[in-house]
Amino acid sequence: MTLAIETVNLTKTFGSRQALRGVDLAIPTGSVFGVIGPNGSGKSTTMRILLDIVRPTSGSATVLGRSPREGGIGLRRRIGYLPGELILEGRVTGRALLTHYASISGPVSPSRVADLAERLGLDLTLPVRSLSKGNKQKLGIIQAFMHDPHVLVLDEPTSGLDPLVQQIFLDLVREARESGQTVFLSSHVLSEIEQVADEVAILREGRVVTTSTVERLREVAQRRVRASILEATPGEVTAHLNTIPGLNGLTVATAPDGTLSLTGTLEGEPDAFVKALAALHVHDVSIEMPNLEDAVLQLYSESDAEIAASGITTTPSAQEATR
Ligand SMILES: Nc1ncnc2c1ncn2[C@@H]1O[C@H](COP(=O)(O)OP(=O)(O)OP(=O)(O)O)[C@@H](O)[C@H]1O
Repeated sequence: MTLAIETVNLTKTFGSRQALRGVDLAIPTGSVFGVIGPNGSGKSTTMRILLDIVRPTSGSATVLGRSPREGGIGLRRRIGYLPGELILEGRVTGRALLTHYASISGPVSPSRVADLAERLGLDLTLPVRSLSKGNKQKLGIIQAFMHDPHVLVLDEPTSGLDPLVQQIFLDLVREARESGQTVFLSSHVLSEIEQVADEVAILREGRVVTTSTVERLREVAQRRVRASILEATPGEVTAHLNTIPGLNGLTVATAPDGTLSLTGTLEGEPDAFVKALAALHVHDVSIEMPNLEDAVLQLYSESDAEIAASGITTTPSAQEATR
């Protein structure tokens, strides 16, 4: 497995503020890798180091096997970058600005720009300063994708985009992966990137606390379950369901209409729960989608021992942090 991006024990100090305290990342070529974390956790700083906008205090970073510091314009052209705080002002049109960016990024096919603008729904003839926040973000996305770079580094790419455009953006990310490009993207919420990311790193206070596949997060995530049961007593239902693996916080109460109302949370796949329910008279049932956001929040607060028990990889630096 080749790595498109690698950081080893990356630290960055701004004055007395330690923005990064030893970040280790290994991002396989051709994958979509998400980094999530609260405000100030170090996501943008990590990305800026990859672009050589910021230089690390210690540790190392490589993009496509090169140090960002030494890669120069050759490396920069192979990276598409969407900054977190996109400042686009001026009288020039979107098209003129993209032409300017293309003079830096290298050759861009005009049809590629037209296609991206059409898909995202952006009018390139308008002056940049007149664009709304979301439309500026679309322009930022186009300039990152337009030269089909080997690596895309996208800092909070979905910020300001409406849900429909978010989906189009996610399609672009999927297409990039299909064509072998590597995508590194950040968000402060998992829901924006869980649909496309293969792997997710959780950053907290300048450290990667966990790295996990989205699949694994789904497995440890809880689903809320509810059912309405007829022709049984609370005692019978409780006894029947009590031994279901992964079913937690089971409560069975008699509703005003006499039916039994069952609620709980379910970890892992719902197979055993559904099969056990089948033996009862089920008037109604709902099993929600796994709540990955809660799974992440749980990982934020869990001790490393608990995370290790869950099977999710905890990085050595995070383990050291708790010693
Ligand atoms: N140029 C700078 N000068 C001083 N401090 C900085 C600078 N850049 C970042 N920091 C500090 O480093 C820490 C990490 O910031 P960073 O922007 O990397 O976090 P982030 O996870 O991207 O946050 P957000 O989600 O708010 O964008 C913060 O405490 C921030 O204030």
